[in-house]
Formats: sequence, structure tokens, C-alpha cells
Amino acid sequence: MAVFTSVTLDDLSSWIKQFPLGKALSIKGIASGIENSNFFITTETGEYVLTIFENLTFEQLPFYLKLMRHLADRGVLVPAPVANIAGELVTALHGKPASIVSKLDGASQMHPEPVHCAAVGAMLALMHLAGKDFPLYQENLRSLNWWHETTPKVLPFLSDELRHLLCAEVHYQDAFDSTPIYRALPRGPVHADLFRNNVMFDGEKLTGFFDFYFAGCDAWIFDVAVTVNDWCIDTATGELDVARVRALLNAYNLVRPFTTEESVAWKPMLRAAALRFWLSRLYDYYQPRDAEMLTPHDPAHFERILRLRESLPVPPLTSDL
Ligand SMILES: Nc1ncnc2c1ncn2[C@@H]1O[C@H](COP(=O)(O)OP(=O)(O)O)[C@@H](O)[C@H]1O
Ligand SMILES: N[C@@H](CCOP(=O)(O)O)C(=O)O
Repeated sequence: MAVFTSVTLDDLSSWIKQFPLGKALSIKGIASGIENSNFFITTETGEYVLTIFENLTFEQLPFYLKLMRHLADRGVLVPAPVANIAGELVTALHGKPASIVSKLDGASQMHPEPVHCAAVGAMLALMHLAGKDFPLYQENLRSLNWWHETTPKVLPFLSDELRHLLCAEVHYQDAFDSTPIYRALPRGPVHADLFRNNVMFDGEKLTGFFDFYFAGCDAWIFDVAVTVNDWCIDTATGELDVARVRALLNAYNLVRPFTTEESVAWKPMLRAAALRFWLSRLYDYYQPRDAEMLTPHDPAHFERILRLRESLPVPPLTSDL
């Protein structure tokens, strides 16, 4: 849909000299991004993705890129950022921060079966474990504080019923946040946006997670909830598909067994994950940023999911089957 900053092969040829990647051979803009300018590039050493960051700053980027480097070095399937000869992962291109990462094979699986969900669950658990010794800290910037900042900005646009739903859920999450159960949840770096469009598959083989630009430190089970709320639902209704839920959770649990506290927190976290994306979609819908959000995502999808997670039982985190 958008390349906001254009880069020619000539631009790339001189800029890429600082990387140990040989000569640039081709560059092609990726149309589907909505946040940054992305390009597939080919050099003498292989295929990569060049990203020019349109909103994130030089100061913000090291957390994300170093996290990806850290995970890639530990065998988690994520794009590996390439350092330049000075060891930097982010350098300026056309005055904006830019980076090169390895290109993942395959394509997004937008109609996942249990086998895909199992692969996602296992890799997510590996990712959480591999992030345990990541030395940088950044909180999840779309967590409770952001919900508090953002709720008043969207309330004026909502019906009385929706205002009530939103305020009641923020209130519920506030209360849960201050419980000993919540504080006991294992935590560390999380992807926080692991939707179907942010994972590559080659057939049934998962080839990588990407788009780490909402990552931050949070409860691991929140990350699992975000992932289940997208991968394991009927997209038309938002209802959980038990076969896919079981496949994802069982595969995760085999790699990193869930704790007792996580089992108690599971339903509240599914609600929190629904709230997080309902609120961001409401915000993008009613307060669009310039041209970037050309087609805002539908907020009603996550409003539906929130109502379902509040009102219906959810499959347990672990099963003895
Ligand atoms: N490392 C990668 N390997 C392969 N394809 C990638 C990679 N990074 C991005 N892409 C492709 O670029 C598209 C846009 O990337 P994305 O990170 O979603 O952009 P934005 O953050 O601008 O929305 C993805 O849908 C994917 O097809
Ligand atoms: N997954 C979020 C929006 C973030 O978009 P992405 O393309 O950067 O993953 C949503 O669906 O609301």
C-alpha cells in the first residue's frame, strides 16, 4: 500500500558500502506496509529487507533491533539485523533511521490450521525463554498506562453503551493489575503483536516472526493471549476455535510449561489483549495520523472479541488430554 520514502538503486549502492554485504544488485518497494517504508533488496551476498522508519526515532530503535539480534543469535526464527562495519544496526538513509535485516522465506498464513498454530505456540515459547537474558528494558508501550492515556481521547466518539464497556474493562484490568497473581506472572520481552500477518510460513514450516516494533517487556501470558485472540479464532465472529487453541497452547506448554498463576490469569489476559487492540483501533479510527493509516482496521472486531471473552468460558491454559 505504501512506500513513503523512495530509494533508488543508486542511493542504495552508495549507502550499502558501509555493510559487509557486497554490491547492491536490485531494490523493490514492498507495497503492503502501513507504518514504514520497506524494500526487498538483493546484494552479492543474498536477499534482505531494508526498512526506513517513518515514525520511530534513532533513540527508540536499538531496543527492537538488538532484541531481534539477540533472539536470532539464540536460534529463534526472526529476521537477523545486519550491523555495518562500525557495528551499528541503525544508520541514516535520506535523513531517517534505516536498517537491514535478513529476508524470511515464505508468506503469511492467513487461514491457519492447528498445525500452524502449534508451530506458532512452540516458537513463541522459545522466544520468551530466549529473551530472558536480554539486557535492555522497555515497557510495553501499549499497556495499562497507554490505555489510561488513550481512553479519554476516544470516549467522546462512543455511544453510552460503548463508553461503559470500555471504562468498565479498563477498571477491571486496573484491579487485576494490582493483584498478587498478576505480579507473580513470569515476564520479559514480548512481541505483543503476533498476528497472522506478522509470521511467515513455507507450507506448514514456520520460517519466522517479524514486525517487532510493538515489542516491550510484559507478562508472557499477555503475549500468548494476543496471539490466541488472532490465530485461534473464527475471524467472522471472534469465537475461539478449540482445536487451534489447544494446538497452540499445548505446543507452547511443552517448551515452557505454564505456571499456576498464568492459568488463573488466562481469562483476564485474553480480555486485556482484546482491550489493547480495540483501543488502538478506536484511536486510529477516530484520531488518524496523516496519511499512514490509509485503511484503519475495524475496531468492532475487537469489541466483539472483548464481549465474548468477558461473557463466555474460555478453554483452559493446560489440558490433560
Ligand atoms: N524480514 C522480512 N522477510 C520477508 N518479508 C518481510 C520481512 N519484513 C517485512 N516483510 C514484508 O514486508 C511487509 C510489510 O512489513 P511490515 O513489517 O508489516 O510493515 P509495516 O510495519 O510498515 O506495516 C510484510 O507483510 C512482509 O511481506
Ligand atoms: N495488529 C494490529 C495492528 C498493527 O499492524 P501491523 O501490520 O504492524 O501488525 C491490529 O490488527 O490492530
